[in-house]
Amino acid sequence: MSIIEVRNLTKDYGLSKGIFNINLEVKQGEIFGFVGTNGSGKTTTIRNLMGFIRPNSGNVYILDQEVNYNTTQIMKHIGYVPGEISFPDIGDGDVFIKSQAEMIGLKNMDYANYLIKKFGLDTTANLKHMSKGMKQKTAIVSAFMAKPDILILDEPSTGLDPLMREIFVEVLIEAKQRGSTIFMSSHVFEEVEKTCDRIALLHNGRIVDVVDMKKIRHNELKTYKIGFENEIDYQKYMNENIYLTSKNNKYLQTTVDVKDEQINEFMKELSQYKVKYIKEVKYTLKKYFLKKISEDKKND
Ligand SMILES: Nc1ncnc2c1ncn2[C@@H]1O[C@H](COP(=O)(O)OP(=O)(O)OP(=O)(O)O)[C@@H](O)[C@H]1O
Repeated sequence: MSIIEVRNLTKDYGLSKGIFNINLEVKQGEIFGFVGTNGSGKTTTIRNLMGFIRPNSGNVYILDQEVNYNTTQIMKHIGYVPGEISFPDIGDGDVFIKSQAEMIGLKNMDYANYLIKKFGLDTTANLKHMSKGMKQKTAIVSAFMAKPDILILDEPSTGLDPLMREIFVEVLIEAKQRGSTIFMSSHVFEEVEKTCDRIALLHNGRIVDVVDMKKIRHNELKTYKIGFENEIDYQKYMNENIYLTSKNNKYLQTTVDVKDEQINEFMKELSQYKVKYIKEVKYTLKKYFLKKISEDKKND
């Protein structure tokens, strides 16, 4: 079942800025990543999902209801972390979290308190004087505390230090295990790589690709870096090898792409050379993304 469905969504700000003909579906229980360069349209898409802005054309459906017409009803199911956090001037973090709980009718604060403790959040600090990281933690606690069915998160780990990012990933995985559906934009490849089931790559307001993380994790093309003992073996391999993708004459080193089915043959051939080291270069989402962007640029 699709929890979020975006059909032909366009928000055109002029001068090629905005989002154009966005189509995507987020399934029940999925963590869906939304990755893109600065200004590629992540926040614009998320604001449309939340019904904060109206598109020029296209539709957003959440839980089978069109967002612009049923916003209040749908919002009861959503926990939201905005891209830019600005709190009302109502006192300290505790007052804010309690006011948010009251607004959504949350009585049991056990999970909120668990999150506050987990993030080491000092809720006695005045909202106005909170650091960026504290504000972010306060927003995360507010979005997650009611264990909502859907979480819409705009760059949720911005301002968190590496340790807190790890804790955030744990909280995200806990939400997925409870069955929440999560839509999350991010700049941090490692974070989406660790958590997401599928990822949409956004570039210049258009979706370039939607990739299943299984494809990245178990990519059938493996990349190896090989260093040779001496120049003779290095040069010989350079002349005879079919897998080469790059070379480094100074360090007698080459990089090769090998398909899973070629691996035995590749190792057999390599055993005829004096090899100093061989190591697998991990295939990452970042690499995949950069390749897709450069292909997209060529098509412009
Ligand atoms: N209200 C607006 N009026 C005009 N242009 C806008 C408006 N909001 C956003 N834009 C432009 O639309 C493009 C997409 O912006 P958006 O904030 O959605 O990108 P983003 O992917 O979230 O960027 P970042 O990663 O930097 O936060 C940008 O070029 C931005 O300048």
